[in-house]
Amino acid sequence: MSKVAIRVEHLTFAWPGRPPVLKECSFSIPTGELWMLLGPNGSGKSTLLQLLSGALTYPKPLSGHLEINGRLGYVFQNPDHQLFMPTVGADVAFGLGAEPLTLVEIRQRVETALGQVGLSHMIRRPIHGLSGGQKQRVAVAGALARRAQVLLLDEPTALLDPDSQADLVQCIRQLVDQEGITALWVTHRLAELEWADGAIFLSEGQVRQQGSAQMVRQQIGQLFGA
Ligand SMILES: Nc1ncnc2c1ncn2[C@@H]1O[C@H](COP(=O)(O)OP(=O)(O)OP(=O)(O)O)[C@@H](O)[C@H]1O
Repeated sequence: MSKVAIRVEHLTFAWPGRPPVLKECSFSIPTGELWMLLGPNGSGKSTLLQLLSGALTYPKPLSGHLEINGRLGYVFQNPDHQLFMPTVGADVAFGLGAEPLTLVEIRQRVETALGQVGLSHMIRRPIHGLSGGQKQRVAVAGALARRAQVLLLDEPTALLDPDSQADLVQCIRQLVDQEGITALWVTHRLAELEWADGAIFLSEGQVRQQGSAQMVRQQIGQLFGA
């Protein structure tokens, strides 16, 4: 795989009839790293993630270039918007329906993915009985089963209690370290930067800071006294 997993160059995007929400954004994320995307409400983080995911096809960016090297997986803020099947195993298998796999191969993919997120023992559990953090892990396992190499996570801990938050970020950290996954994680929580390799700070649609997570954290602290 390329050494850069995500590259954004001079990206400018506007919703119809509105001024640009992303202005000349440029950054790149190396393969096999966990990066955080931070910024105030309305700064354009979700718009950027939607563009990167390929889900936002209209309108087209006004200018600029996006590049993703590797198969994409997406994790929503609310896992209930992403998990549809009655049990953990069925849900992880759900996204494999379009692939030409035998039942044995599907089972292997599901078991491996659940092992990677530490949920092997829950394969038969009903989804509705899981905690928010466990549901997010199932969503991540679904992406891994589809062999995602680049994960986009849009505020995945926003609805989680503090223990589950820590749990999920550690799970992603482990996937990055052990499986070579690249992750771009949108957050409002500065504390989550502790787990990241790098960070991007977006404000009013512009990339104001980017670099090591520690450096960006210090700079945000100086700007906002956080
Ligand atoms: N589907 C849409 N149509 C029109 N405008 C939109 C749409 N989605 C977002 N916007 C506008 O784009 C701007 C950036 O929103 P966006 O959701 O990308 O910011 P954000 O940084 O993710 O905010 P938050 O932290 O509150 O989630 C806002 O002014 C928002 O109202």
